Amino acid sequence: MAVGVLALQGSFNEHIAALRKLGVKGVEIRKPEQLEQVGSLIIPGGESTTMAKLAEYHNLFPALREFVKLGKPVWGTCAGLIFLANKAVGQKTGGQELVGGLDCTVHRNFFGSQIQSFETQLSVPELAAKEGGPETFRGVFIRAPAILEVGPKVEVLADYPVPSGKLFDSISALEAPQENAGSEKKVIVAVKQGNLLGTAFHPELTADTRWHSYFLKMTSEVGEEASSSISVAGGEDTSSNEQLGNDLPIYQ
Ligand SMILES: NC(=O)CC[C@H](N)C(=O)O
Repeated sequence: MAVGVLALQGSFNEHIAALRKLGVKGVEIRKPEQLEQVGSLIIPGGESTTMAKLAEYHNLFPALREFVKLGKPVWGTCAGLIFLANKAVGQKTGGQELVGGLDCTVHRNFFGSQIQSFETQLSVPELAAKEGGPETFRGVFIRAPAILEVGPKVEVLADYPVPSGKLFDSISALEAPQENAGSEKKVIVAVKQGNLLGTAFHPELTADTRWHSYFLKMTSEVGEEASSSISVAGGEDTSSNEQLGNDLPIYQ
């Protein structure tokens, strides 16, 4: 069984390209019944309100929730992380439907608007311990969400120290701004809870495939069945993870 990639909107092609690099076939998912053909799922970044409307139109929410409940690995990146969160704040009027399952609260546009998008080197000790390579990962944040609160079962894999001059309205609205003035505040940007993985940034827009291979390991940890289900697509050399410059944009 291959890895499904929700292909309603957003960066699904880039995820499929990253999987291909690891020799794994990514299957585009647009209909509920297509979920039966895959053992795990990536929900890409994009625009979560639009993606939710499309998911509703295609009647995907019940099947997505069932997929999560069955314990199958699901990774949400950016808008996909919003989908997986139990609670989202900063939503458009009327809100949007969520798949849920990940015990956390996300702020949908925590870092501001599109022009406040940025890249930064994130400290990723857990990822480096499991996948090797550098202790940092290039985080591409595009009108990105952040995780404000997590439940006890959630493992924090990366956080981001928001520079003092960059305390956005979203953060000061939630916490007493005076207390934070001049100080650094950390927000969570990567988490794992059982079969669920969430990243606020876009690993599929870098050439560093360690998050993808981390997710594939989660898939194989789910059991024999899942591990034997990863289909190999005659992939490229995966040793590039060890090479310098592995965080370059994928199209270079
Ligand atoms: N790059 C992204 O996926 C951005 C997500 C965006 N903040 C949203 O609400 O959907």
